[in-house]
Amino acid sequence: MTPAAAPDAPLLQVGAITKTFGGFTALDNISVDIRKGERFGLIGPNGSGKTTLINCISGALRPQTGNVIFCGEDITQLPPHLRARRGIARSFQIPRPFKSMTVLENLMVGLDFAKVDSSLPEEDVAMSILTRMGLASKASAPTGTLSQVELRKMELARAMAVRPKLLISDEAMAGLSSSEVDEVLDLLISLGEEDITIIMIEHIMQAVMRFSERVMCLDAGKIIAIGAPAEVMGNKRVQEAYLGT
Ligand SMILES: Nc1ncnc2c1ncn2[C@@H]1O[C@H](COP(=O)(O)OP(=O)(O)OP(=O)(O)O)[C@@H](O)[C@H]1O
Repeated sequence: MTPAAAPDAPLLQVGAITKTFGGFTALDNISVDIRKGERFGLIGPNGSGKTTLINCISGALRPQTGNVIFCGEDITQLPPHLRARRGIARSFQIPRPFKSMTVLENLMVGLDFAKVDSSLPEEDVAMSILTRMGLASKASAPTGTLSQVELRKMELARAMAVRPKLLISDEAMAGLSSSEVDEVLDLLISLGEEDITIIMIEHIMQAVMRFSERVMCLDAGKIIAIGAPAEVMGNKRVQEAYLGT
């Protein structure tokens, strides 16, 4: 049985994680707590360890030391699919739909994977997620016909199929126009209002600033700043390491 977390306990606790690849330290003793419903921005220069940290949270990688506690449960040793069933979902920068399937069919694959109990037929659940994401009119379209922004929304819809408590959005806005960035941001912010906790990795600073309640900046596997967005962007080390000023 999954232990219940204390009411005010953080949703996610990353405790002193270190991840090395051979002799290279990609994450060096990283600790951070993320509260339920928080919108959390993760930034840092290329190679700073953002994806490695997310991989340790979603289960694609296991850290050498440290632990990951989710809803009060130590999930450090759990494989990704069991973390997904506990409510950790991830959407990828490069959408990976099954191209020969329609948008609705793609989502139903996600629902099957999640094995979410529901009194409603799977197709109804899938349609309600598509409606939520503004994609209902595309339900029977083959995914190959979708625009970039529609593909990103579908990728988020697939992540939503596991009914996540924690959604990790990995550069969902890269390559979109500024009005499309705003559309995806609005969607992410509205999910946050439903108490879904979101970690957003993003290089588009205006999006990070608008989205995040807190921002953490990594550099060379270490946390160099964490706090309110304006505070982090104004931090001298962040400006030197990341913003190039
Ligand atoms: N499987 C691996 N084997 C060896 N080195 C790796 C592996 N995965 C990541 N690294 C290294 O760890 C460091 C951190 O990589 P990571 O992908 O986490 O950075 P990132 O901040 O996500 O970068 P980007 O913004 O470019 O995606 C990099 O130097 C990278 O080369």
